Amino acid sequence: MSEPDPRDGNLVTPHWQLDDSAATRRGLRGVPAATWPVLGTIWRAAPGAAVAVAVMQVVSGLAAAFGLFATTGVLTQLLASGPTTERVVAALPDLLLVGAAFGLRGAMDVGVALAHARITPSVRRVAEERLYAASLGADLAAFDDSEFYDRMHRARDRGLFFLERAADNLVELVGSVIGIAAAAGSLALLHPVLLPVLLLAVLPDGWAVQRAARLAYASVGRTVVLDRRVQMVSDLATEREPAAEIRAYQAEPFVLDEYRVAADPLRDEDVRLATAQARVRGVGRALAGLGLAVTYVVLGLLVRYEWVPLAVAGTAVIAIRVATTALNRLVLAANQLVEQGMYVADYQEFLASARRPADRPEVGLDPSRVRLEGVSFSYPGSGRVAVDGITLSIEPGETVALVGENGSGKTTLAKLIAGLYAPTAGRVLWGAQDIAEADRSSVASQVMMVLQDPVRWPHTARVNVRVGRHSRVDPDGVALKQAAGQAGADVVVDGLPAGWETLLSKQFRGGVELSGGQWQRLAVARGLYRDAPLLIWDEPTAPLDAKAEFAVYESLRALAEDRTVVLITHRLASVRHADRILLLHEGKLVEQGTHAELLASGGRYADLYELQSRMYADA
Ligand SMILES: Nc1ncnc2c1ncn2[C@@H]1O[C@H](COP(=O)(O)OP(=O)(O)OP(=O)(O)O)[C@@H](O)[C@H]1O
Repeated sequence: MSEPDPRDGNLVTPHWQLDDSAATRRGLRGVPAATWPVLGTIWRAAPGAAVAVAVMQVVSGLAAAFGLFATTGVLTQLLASGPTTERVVAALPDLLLVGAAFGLRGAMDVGVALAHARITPSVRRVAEERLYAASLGADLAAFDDSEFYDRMHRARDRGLFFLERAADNLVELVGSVIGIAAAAGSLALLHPVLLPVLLLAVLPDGWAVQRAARLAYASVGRTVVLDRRVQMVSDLATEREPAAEIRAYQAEPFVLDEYRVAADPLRDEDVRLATAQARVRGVGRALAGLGLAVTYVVLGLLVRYEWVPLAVAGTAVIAIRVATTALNRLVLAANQLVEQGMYVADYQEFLASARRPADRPEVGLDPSRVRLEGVSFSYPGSGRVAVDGITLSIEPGETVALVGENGSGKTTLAKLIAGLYAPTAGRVLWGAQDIAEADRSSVASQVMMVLQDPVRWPHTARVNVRVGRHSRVDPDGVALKQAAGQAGADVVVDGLPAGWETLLSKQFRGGVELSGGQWQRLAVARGLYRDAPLLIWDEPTAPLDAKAEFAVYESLRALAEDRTVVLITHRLASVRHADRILLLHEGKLVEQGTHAELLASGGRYADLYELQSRMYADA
């Protein structure tokens, strides 16, 4: 079998892949740009904890600097001439100061850790809610726009995670900058010549950490596609939905092959990265050792020629250790922050792109008379017109049926009538009001809709129906039971172990699964429970058995008396009683009339009806 190569074609450079080269080049200069959005989120999420961390980090740095000064005092006393006991006694006050300084520093570091512990979860909490609010607030058409969709997934799958990590790194970054400033500041005060000596000691290590981080980042850029592919295979191999079909089609070896094809190069890349990083760290260590040796020689010479006293040189050794550790932390945190900043930018970009214009003021709408004037619609990013120049009126109380072949535009037209999509040309009017100019919730509130693939809410049976209008007051469940009865869902619920309170999701303990038709009955009940003047049904009875279908159509007829109804179905026998039938073909309205009129005209509808009648007669 020739294996598909995941490095082929689109999979190597899909349009959602990050352009990592710019960020890699940007390096540490990218820190400020990466910092601001993270800082903004921290500020929004936990301002008190953020201030506490900053203040305590500064105090910790000052304590460290003070401790280094006091250390010089201790060393000066200890290295003075005289009997040992006297020298130790003389050093005691400074020793106490050193102890106090380091005690204070320890306390501050604990305080920073405690405040930091509040920051990360708060950042996640705020960032998640903003993302979900943005996603829920986006127009439906945005979900058909592949760019928007990719942006949202990047923001959700990586942006959120890295925003949290970036918040951690920012705290680390500030702490290490203050640590370095404390060490460098105290050295500069002790003797300015010690500053270049400090640089000599810390630069090789800094180089190695920076280089290793860049290697890691470049590797992420190379493996992002493979990672995503492994994730896809993982879902196929472990999720419930595809399990039956994979077994029925004996596709198990194929799925495993798919896994290997993506996972092998991923492993090789990881090995390559770890090896390169180990090599860089080795070189860094050798250079750091060399740097340290040179540092000590220089310090020795400074002492030898009495540029600095021995005690100050002793303090310098300690300060250099402090600074080296802090610098390592700094470079690592800064590099990670730049990398994470890329993903945080994705998150920010998504929030910005999902921002909708402020909602218009609520208006009273009357959807009983619907008028379409030259309405066309193309899905975002699609060159094809899904609905093409349709003009029609639907009168109050009228039931119209939309029929036509798969892909002829029925669902799209129904969603345009419901205001879920805004036409790309033309207008949809309810009464005299163009609904594109009305606010979204006023429009949605007037529509009850059952769609082709209703959501299977992972909740109780009760929630599955009540979510149709979750704000509806129905204390004794009268409306709930009425809707369930009309949809034949009451029988389904009667058979459930905990009735209305049964959890309908196998993903949770105690949850049960329903059949496709049983789910559909609940979905129909949900639509009925919503109760609104404009009723839109998109193939509501396709998965229902004949008895349930009959019952649903009976309910529909009763409901239709005082409502405007748009019904989509392929079963032409069900549309015979509609006041008017509209036949769509390739997005255009090509025939309309009553059942009898359309049969008499001998057009497409008559052909379709004839075909279906023959099918049922043969069966
Ligand atoms: N989300 C989408 N993004 C892009 N194109 C779409 C999308 N949904 C539908 N289309 C396209 O729009 C056209 C009309 O689709 P629509 O779903 O309205 O047809 P339909 O008549 O309801 O079909 P069916 O009988 O199969 O339900 C089709 O060509 C389809 O490929």
